[in-house]
Amino acid sequence: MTTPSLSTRDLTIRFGGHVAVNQVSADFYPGTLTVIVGPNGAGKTTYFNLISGQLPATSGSVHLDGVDITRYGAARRTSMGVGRAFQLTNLFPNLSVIENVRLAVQSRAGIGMNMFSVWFSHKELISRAEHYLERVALADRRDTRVAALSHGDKRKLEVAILLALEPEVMMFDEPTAGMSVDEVPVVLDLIHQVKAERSKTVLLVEHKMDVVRSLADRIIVLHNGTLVADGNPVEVMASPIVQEAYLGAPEHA
Ligand SMILES: Nc1ncnc2c1ncn2[C@@H]1O[C@H](COP(=O)(O)OP(=O)(O)OP(=O)(O)O)[C@@H](O)[C@H]1O
Repeated sequence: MTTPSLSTRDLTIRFGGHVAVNQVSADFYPGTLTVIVGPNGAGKTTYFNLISGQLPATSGSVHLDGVDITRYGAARRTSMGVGRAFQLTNLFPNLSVIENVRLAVQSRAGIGMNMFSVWFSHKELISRAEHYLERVALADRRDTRVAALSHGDKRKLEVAILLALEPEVMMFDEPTAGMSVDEVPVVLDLIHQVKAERSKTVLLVEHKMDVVRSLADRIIVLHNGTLVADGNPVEVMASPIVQEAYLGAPEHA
């Protein structure tokens, strides 16, 4: 097996007396899409926050390509290749859709975030940004101010920004949450495409079991902050603990 691109070892965070993520160890590989499931409050988003650097670990470690990034902040992790579609918090609401993606393309190109500094390659940056907008079916909203977008279009824009950053590790936290039924396929198709390319390490937090079934190469189950199952979807779905605790009940979908 290849070297993991991302690893967590005994990763733990406490909030006062509450252990929200408890000694979670897992390796994530390029070309594999792992879905993290578990009941509300299981620690899925907190685990994501520990990986992307939004929260500092109480103990344990996070490694990217063998480098210990546990003490690195979120921005540094992003620049190293840990990309995450945030829940709308990384959008610039007063800029247009295309400018938001252009800034991500620019950041990926290592030019920096100063939008007034690099006129010489502006055309190329815009052309790259347009490519990503087309991929998420947002080309017709190109010049719309982000604040005026529908919720679903903002979520699609987040995905465009994530794609534009071309991260090695791509993290999606319920990417279709709050989307209308007709908007969902665009985002799911994109994640399918990313998965088909088989070069990225993809992590997905998802409640909708039909989405989990269609996308997962591997499923991790968290419960009370602890990893209770980890394996291929058929095995994990069939395991008694998962059947009883999470999958026996009617699905969230
Ligand atoms: N900043 C915080 N301070 C205190 N407690 C927190 C904080 N963030 C998360 N928690 C607690 O940690 C636990 C795990 O929360 P988390 O949001 O990670 O769960 P989740 O599995 O993502 O749930 P959901 O499916 O509802 O999104 C919960 O009990 C939550 O209340």
